[in-house]
Amino acid sequence: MKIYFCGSIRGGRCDAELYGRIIEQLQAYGPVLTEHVGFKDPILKDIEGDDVAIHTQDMAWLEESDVVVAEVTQPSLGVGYEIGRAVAWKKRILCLYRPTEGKGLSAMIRGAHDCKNFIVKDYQEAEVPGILKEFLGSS
Ligand SMILES: O=c1[nH]c(=O)n([C@H]2C[C@H](O)[C@@H](COP(=O)(O)O)O2)cc1CO
Repeated sequence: MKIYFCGSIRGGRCDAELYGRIIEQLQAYGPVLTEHVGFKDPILKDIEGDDVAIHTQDMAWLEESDVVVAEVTQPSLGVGYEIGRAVAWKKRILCLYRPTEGKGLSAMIRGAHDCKNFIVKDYQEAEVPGILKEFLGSS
């Protein structure tokens, strides 16, 4: 099962280490095509290329993927775009959101929850193994 992981890059890297820990768990289920999203910034810079090349490569990986897992707590235009494209390609999508006082998840994400192909989960990090098992164990 090929997994496309989405997480903020230019939208802000405050959750980068958390992405890395989620990606590590995802790799027990199959290859994560976008594991660079969890790399520390110096490594990320090395693989950053021209924006057209990044977009072309990521869209190819997204189309090729079987499921999409997105950490959506840190808002990111790129992640929102990837999720929209994944919906259009009828991918199964899991969006993970850590509720924070004074902030809220976009209705364009929370409102897309359909209990089947588009799942939005409010979570704390300790719950990640169980959530992934429930979502990916049934794929
Ligand atoms: O260098 C990059 N490499 C890359 O793969 N992306 C993709 C993967 C991430 O899930 C998403 C992050 O978008 P943004 O940079 O707008 O936060 O876009 C985004 C960038 C930079 O925009």
